[in-house]
Parts: sequence; C-alpha cells; structure tokens
Amino acid sequence: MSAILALDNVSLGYGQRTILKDISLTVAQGEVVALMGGSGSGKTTLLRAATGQLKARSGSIKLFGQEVNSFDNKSLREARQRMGVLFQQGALFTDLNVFENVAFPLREHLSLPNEQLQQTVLDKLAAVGLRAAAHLKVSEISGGMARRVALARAIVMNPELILYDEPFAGLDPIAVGVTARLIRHLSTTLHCGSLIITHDVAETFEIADQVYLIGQGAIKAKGTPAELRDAVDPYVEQFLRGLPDGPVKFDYPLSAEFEAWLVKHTGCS
Ligand SMILES: Nc1ncnc2c1ncn2[C@@H]1O[C@H](COP(=O)(O)OP(=O)(O)OP(=O)(O)O)[C@@H](O)[C@H]1O
Repeated sequence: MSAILALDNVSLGYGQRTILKDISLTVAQGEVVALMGGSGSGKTTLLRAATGQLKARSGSIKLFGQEVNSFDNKSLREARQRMGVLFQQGALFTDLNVFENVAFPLREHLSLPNEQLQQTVLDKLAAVGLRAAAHLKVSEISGGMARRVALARAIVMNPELILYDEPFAGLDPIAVGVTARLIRHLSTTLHCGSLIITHDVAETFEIADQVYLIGQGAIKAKGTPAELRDAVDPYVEQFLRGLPDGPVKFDYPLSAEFEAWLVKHTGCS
C-alpha cells in the first residue's frame, strides 16, 4: 500500500507557540485512519497541515508522494483537487439547492457533459441517502442532512484522500452509524485514504484501520482498535473510557499571557 499522506517527525504551531511535536503518521490507499485527542490537543491543526494551509516548522509532510513545503500555488491547487475535505461546519452555499451544492466542484474544475454531471451528482447523493432531496433548498434541510450533503460534495470528484473533521458531530445515532459505515465503504470502494478527526470512540473503533491518540503536544498512542483496547497506558484508558480523572486535563492550561490579561482586566491575579 502506498502512502497518500505521510507526516514524518513534524512539528506544528502558531506564532511563538508549538502545538504538536515529532508527529509521524501515514494514511495509505484504502485505509481509514482516525485521529483522536482531547479538546485543543491539535487535531484540527494537523488537518490544516495536511491540506497545506499550515506549514511544518520541522519534519516532512508528503502528499501523494510530494513534499508539501515545496509546492507552489499550482501544485497545491492540483493536490487539493485530489482531496475531499469535510469541514466541521459543512459550509454549504445557502443560495444553491442540494443538487447544485454537490455539483459545484464538478462545474468549477471539470467540463462534463450535462448528462454525466447529473448522473454523478445523483449517484453521490444516493450514496449518502439523499437522492430524493436533490431539489430542496439548503434552508429546507436539517443540520444532519446538511452534513450528508457536504459529504456528497466532498466525494463528488472521486478524491484519493478524504479528510473528515468531526463527521459525526451533531448527527443522531442512526446517522452516526450510517455515516461511519459510509466512510468505511467509500475508502474500500473508491480505494481512497480517509483521515478522520473524531471524539466518537465506539463508531470509530468499528471502522478504523489505525487510530492515533494525540495529547500534550505529541502522539500518545497508535495502533489498531484492538491494540488500543488492550493498552494499559493511563492516557489511553482515560480517553477511551471517558474518565474524568487522569493525565488528560479538562481545564485549559494557565499561561503568563492569561495571568497578565487577568490582572489588566480585573485587577486580580
Ligand atoms: N489560528 C490559530 N492561532 C493561534 N492558536 C491557534 C489557532 N488555531 C488553534 N490554535 C490553538 O492550537 C491549539 C490546538 O487547537 P486545535 O483546533 O488544533 O485543537 P483540536 O484538537 O482540533 O480541538 P477541538 O477538539 O476542541 O476542536 C489550541 O490551544 C488552540 O487555542
């Protein structure tokens, strides 16, 4: 299996702050890889690096075998056309109906004959169970349906890599199960790699080939769902069982910047 996305000893951050250090992770063709970790642990940051929005401070990020840091605008655009991204806020165009939202990337990047375009869009809508909702306005569909439309749009160009930012958030339990199986199915049938950011342990463990747990700026654990279930690491146990006490802290950490802000705004420390 060849790696579609490969991070090797990557360090990422914003301004003076380092968020993640020594991250090594690969996503191969047909593979579903899950990235899990507490709130603020850096999952979205890693996703931004995978799409080339955030540059690695050190280490290497390869997309489709090429170094992302060496991409010019044209090669970055070409690489992004080979990727589908499902963002947390599905971000549909509210002035377009469901069909046109899914058709948008096709109209933007390809000039398909109308019949082929219609067939492709209806097929992708059928894959997410919304073929018969093609005519509806975005304002007429529910939040969960909107996420499924966004998923259909993310896969309409038959991407080789799909990045999912919390695909189960805000879905009812049936839709969570259906979406999870759909992600697995798409990876298997389109033979694309999938990287999922999620908090949903049960569903993710059903479909993932590899799971990476990140925390405290680093990869805390990596393995198949079965390997992680058997792990005796306290970080893994706390995360998987949702325990309130352990190495994963609920509170955002204190910093000198916060203390200075507090003194300035309230006069107390
Ligand atoms: N644009 C930015 N500039 C500066 N700091 C940022 C920026 N985006 C995120 N951060 C910081 O980076 C850290 C990691 O954020 P990130 O959004 O990657 O976490 P996450 O794991 O996706 O969290 P969640 O599960 O809550 O969505 C946080 O402490 C956040 O405050």
